[in-house]
Amino acid sequence: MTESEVQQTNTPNSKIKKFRKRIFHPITKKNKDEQQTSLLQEKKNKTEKPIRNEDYEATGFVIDPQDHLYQYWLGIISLAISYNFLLIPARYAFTELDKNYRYIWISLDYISDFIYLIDIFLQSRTGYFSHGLFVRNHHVLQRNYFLSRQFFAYDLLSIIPTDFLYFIPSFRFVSIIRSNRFIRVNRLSQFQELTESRTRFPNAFRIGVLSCLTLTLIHWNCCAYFLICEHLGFGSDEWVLPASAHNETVAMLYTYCFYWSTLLLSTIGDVPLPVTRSEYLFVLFDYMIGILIFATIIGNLGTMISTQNQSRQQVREKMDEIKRYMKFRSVNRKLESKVIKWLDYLYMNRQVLNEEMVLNSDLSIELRKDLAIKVHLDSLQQVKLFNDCEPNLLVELVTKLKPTFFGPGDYVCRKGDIGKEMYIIKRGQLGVVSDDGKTTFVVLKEGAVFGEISILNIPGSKNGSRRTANVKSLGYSDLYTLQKDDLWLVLDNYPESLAKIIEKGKSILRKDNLLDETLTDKKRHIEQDQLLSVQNRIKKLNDIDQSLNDRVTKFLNTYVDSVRLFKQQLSKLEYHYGARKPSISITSSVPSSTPSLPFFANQWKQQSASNILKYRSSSFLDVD
Ligand SMILES: Nc1nc2c(ncn2[C@@H]2O[C@@H]3COP(=O)(O)O[C@H]3[C@H]2O)c(=O)[nH]1
Repeated sequence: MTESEVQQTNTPNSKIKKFRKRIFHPITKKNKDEQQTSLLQEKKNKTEKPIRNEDYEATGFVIDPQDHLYQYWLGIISLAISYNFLLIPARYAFTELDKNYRYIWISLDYISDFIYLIDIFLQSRTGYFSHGLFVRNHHVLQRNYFLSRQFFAYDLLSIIPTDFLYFIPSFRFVSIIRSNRFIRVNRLSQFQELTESRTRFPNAFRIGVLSCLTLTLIHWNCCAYFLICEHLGFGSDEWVLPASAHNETVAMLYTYCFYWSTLLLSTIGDVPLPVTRSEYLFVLFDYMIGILIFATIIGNLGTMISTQNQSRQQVREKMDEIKRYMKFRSVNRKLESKVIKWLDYLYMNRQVLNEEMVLNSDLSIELRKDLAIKVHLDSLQQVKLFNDCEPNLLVELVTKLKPTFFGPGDYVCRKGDIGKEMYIIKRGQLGVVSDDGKTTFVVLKEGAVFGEISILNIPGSKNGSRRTANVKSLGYSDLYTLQKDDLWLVLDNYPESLAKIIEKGKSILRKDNLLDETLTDKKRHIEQDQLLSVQNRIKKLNDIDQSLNDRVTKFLNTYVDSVRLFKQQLSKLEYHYGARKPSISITSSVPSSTPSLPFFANQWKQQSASNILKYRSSSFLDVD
């Protein structure tokens, strides 16, 4: 930092500026949020490594987490995890089940372990976004993954081959020793989140997930009940399974225990009363879990139903509000029923209440464009006026369209009004009507365009930019509007299309005797003259700009020379009065009563700046 910069930051002025900033920009919630986000961003930037180009280069097989294949893989690993979640406790509780199908279970166990191993490999090859770019260098991905918490805390622990304990006689084929496989559960939740965000039926999916979760808990509880019964002895009291359970098949036993577990966890009750203390504790625990499960389920279902009805509810609230307002303002019955009918139509026919809001939500500009093209392009392609236009013009126009609605008898535009936009009919019928509105000259239908004449600045139009006819909505009509500025912005780049559209407008004007052909030619000549004079002026301005540049450069050179001269003079003076040696810095040795060099220099600068300004303004005055 130079001396003058240090001076500037510490001057009272800069302090006052800081103070004013603090006073006049109090910490609002928004500021606070911004601060927090910037803090988060800062933190993220600190944790995110600096950009290295080689990180983003593909060096081998890498999975893109946004790819469908990744989701399918998550589905496969979720199946393996669910298998362990369901079968490990079942095989441990129902030993018959384990014994009868041992070879099948062992094969499935190792298939699931194999899937776990593949998952480790695939995770080490899963790309991610850093600094907005996709990291696909597999060395970087591997290094990141194998040093991550995910690898050590979940994936490695879950694949430790605890099955070797089978060699110890007391653990022989005790499936519970494989329970470290549960640790991989976070992959299951990743699958759930990804599918939830991608599915077209999120509510159905959420209900499915809730049901699976509940069934899993009931299943575990069923296994725990069977284990307790076995431990206490079948038929030892009323609460446990009867002594005859010894002769039942595994399927029957499981069914009974599952039924019992469902009754208990759904808090329906109606099961034999516990007898021993441990039985009481178990039932108590089950009731508590049951309450939690059902509170969660009911809460989730409630939220889902209320969000589904949210838009309908909002509509109803809005309608009630308008009705209340009309009552308060004593609006007459006729108008009131018209407004209510209008609202009914509006809300019945527009599934999406605020199309603009949806299209302008958190989407990138490109996505918004794609969505607008998908939604509006079909309607625009039906518009005869744009039939011969270039396809790109339609794509550009699509993004500028705004939906609007009119009720029966509403005037969309009146003759003589200044035209600010044109309309495209999406649905409904409109009439070009006489001034009293009783005679309909033309009926405009779906795909027709109107209101273009007054915004196209058609040369020779007798009405200029005023509407040439009255247009009235015959029933309810859905229209798209296109603002004059937007249309011109697009048409400027498509002169051929512009010519065609103007020609079509002219033919309407000619039919209505609203086109002055002589005026067209005269106007064209005047416009050509105007264009020429504008071009000449631009040329002149360019020349002046060039000469100004040269003069300012000269001026600056003189300024630099003068400063140097001034410094030399000042040094000489100081030397003459014996204040210091000539080689020492000027500012440090200037006596406190003498103004310092920056002071003189600043004055000098200010003077030169005002001179330049004067000079410039005088040159500009010369232009005309
Ligand atoms: N003057 C006129 N306008 C029509 C006719 N048919 C449709 N229109 C449309 O009605 C619109 C009224 O506003 P504009 O003058 O801007 O543009 C007009 C035309 O687009 C017609 O026969 N005569």
